[in-house]
Amino acid sequence: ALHLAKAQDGKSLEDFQKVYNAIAEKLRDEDEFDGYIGYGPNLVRLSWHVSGTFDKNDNSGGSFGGTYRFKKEADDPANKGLQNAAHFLEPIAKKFPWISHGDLYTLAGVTALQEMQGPKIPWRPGRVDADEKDTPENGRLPDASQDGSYVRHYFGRFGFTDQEIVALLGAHCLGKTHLENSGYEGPWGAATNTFTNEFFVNLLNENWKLEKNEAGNKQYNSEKGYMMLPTDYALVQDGKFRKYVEKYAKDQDAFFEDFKSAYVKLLENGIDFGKLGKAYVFKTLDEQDS
Ligand code: HEM
Ligand SMILES: Cc1nc2ccc(F)cn2c1N
Repeated sequence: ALHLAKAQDGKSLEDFQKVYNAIAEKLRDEDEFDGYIGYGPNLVRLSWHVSGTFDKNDNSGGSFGGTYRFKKEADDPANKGLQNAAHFLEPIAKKFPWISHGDLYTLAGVTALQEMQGPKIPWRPGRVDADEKDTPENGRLPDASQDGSYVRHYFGRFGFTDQEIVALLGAHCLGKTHLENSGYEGPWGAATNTFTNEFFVNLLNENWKLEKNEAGNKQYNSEKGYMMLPTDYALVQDGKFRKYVEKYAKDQDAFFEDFKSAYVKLLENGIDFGKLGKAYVFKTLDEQDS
């Protein structure tokens, strides 16, 4: 059965906006991380990785139980590099001990996306920390060396459509790959900390060459020094995916709208929020300055 979300006693929008603001202010303070990319992209990746373990067949994994806090999940080789995001969030968890880990990990991704000028992401609290025994086994996160049919099958486990898959992968406009984390090397040039539809524009406009990188892994490189994973490039090789790449390259608003919906579905997969009321939409720091 789905996990039942539980309201944190008496916490309301204002309380969660305080957590949002603490994360957002820390993002601004610690802007030098990873060559001045900052922690934003890393936090977004953490929010996806804690949700991407979900398996709709037995409703195991997913963001509900906050099991990333346990060694088995944090040490998954696929999570290499996310220690930075987890370390970034430790003081936030101490300052707001009432928030569950699942809510914190997902709220941090929402905060990072909005502070990087992405779309407003409606977010619902109510995830409840699970026991260590409920930690999903390693190996549930995707393999970057694969093709379009692999990507379609992989996301089929969550019940995502072709359109939702393409929209979600648009988050690869953010940050970069790091050889020591994943065996892929990203260029400094294209690493950004602003959420746009550039991933789709570059996929279609750059001249991509498949090359072996220093770790012996094949990746697509462009003359401008951009890179794409084989699973990224699969989106223009596969006709059904390509249609949505072209749509989002032309229409950033459509991308923002579809990304928002798919990202909420990713973060809430497997959770029954019942009648806990509607989602919160947080103000960005800039919107509160005035
Ligand atoms: C086929 C599915 C996917 C694959 C194979 C994949 C693979 C990867 C790899 C290999 C990296 C580089 C990690 C490193 O070396 O530090 C990466 C980074 C990243 N991924 Fe994905 N990813 C996928 C889907 C997603 C999704 C669905 C999201 C979010 C909605 C996402 C967000 C990110 C972000 C923001 C980064 C940059 C992290 C940083 O700069 O520290 N990815 N991904
Ligand atoms: C700019 C950029 N950011 C990413 C993140 C992950 C990935 F696989 C590729 N990326 C590219 N090209």
